[in-house]
Amino acid sequence: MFLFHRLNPLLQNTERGTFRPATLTCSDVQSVLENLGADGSLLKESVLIGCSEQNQAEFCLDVGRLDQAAVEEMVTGSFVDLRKSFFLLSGAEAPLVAKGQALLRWHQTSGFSSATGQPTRRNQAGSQRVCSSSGIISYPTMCPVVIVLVSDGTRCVLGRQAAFPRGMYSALAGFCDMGESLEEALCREVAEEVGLEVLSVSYSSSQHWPFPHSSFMLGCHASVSPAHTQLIVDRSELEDARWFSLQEVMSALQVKPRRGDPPPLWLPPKHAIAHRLITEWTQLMQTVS
Ligand SMILES: NC(=O)c1ccc[n+]([C@@H]2O[C@H](COP(=O)([O-])OP(=O)(O)OC[C@H]3O[C@@H](n4cnc5c(N)ncnc54)[C@H](O)[C@@H]3O)[C@@H](O)[C@H]2O)c1
Ligand SMILES: [Mg+2]
Repeated sequence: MFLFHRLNPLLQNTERGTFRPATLTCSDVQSVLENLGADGSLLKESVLIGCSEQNQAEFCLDVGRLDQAAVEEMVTGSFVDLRKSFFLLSGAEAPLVAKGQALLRWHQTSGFSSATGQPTRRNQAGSQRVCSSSGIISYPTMCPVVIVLVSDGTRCVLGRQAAFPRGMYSALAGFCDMGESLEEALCREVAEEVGLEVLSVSYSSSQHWPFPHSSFMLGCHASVSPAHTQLIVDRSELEDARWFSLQEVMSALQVKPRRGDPPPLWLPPKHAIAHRLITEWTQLMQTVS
């Protein structure tokens, strides 16, 4: 079972100095609850998130009602902000932690039906909620977001929002509006955010992303004409956007996150689809050069 405290996952140090999410057995969690004088029924709030390769059911539980420091001491770990966790987790568990947090958040904010205003009850697995008065079933939702790496054939566009960690740049992204296709949303976002006209689009891959409230990221590559590359950056959305050379991007991919002064350019963590798009682009550029 993965534990969260107010939606922050519990991480533990490994012997190799890396981090992994703490995975506790059901009886481990039961004894934490007993030791802290908590009601054992809290366990019923756990949500099914998957099945391990050893065919073990995997659950997550938010223990936000317990004292954070007391739980951390009992299980020898720390509850870490999810964005920060993504820079610390190296293993394949990051998507599972993201899924767990997204489902827990959904339950915490879906206690009442938006149609009737009446309380909802969850099913046993935690995959849906039912309105107590109308029987209407609601399911967790994701917002479609297009994310695109724009290239002019030799360089790519990366942008940063003011809220990003210092020095970090990413691929351009934006929410799809109601009624838009993926391609329409992509062309609109690129035009709005950096003033470029997209000539062609190719789909890469997708991922669930827990921020800001569960996004379904649709990752694409796009090309623009090398004759029309002037950027007009929408400063209300982006603090900066620039063209970067293959060499600059390849060097940034080697940068490891660390404390202290950030390097001039660093990129989103490996689990982020932006990282995958950027890596794919460098591979493509190396094969054509
Ligand atoms: N996984 C990755 O690699 C990666 C990289 C970059 C961005 N992202 C995610 O993509 C998301 C969207 O990117 P963006 O912030 O540039 O989007 P954006 O360019 O559409 O701008 C965000 C604004 O869009 C509006 N908006 C429209 N529909 C919305 C909705 N359904 N939910 C929230 N806001 C909505 C809000 O006013 C919001 O401030 C971000 O929240 C970020 O978490 C993921
Ligand atoms: Mg955007």
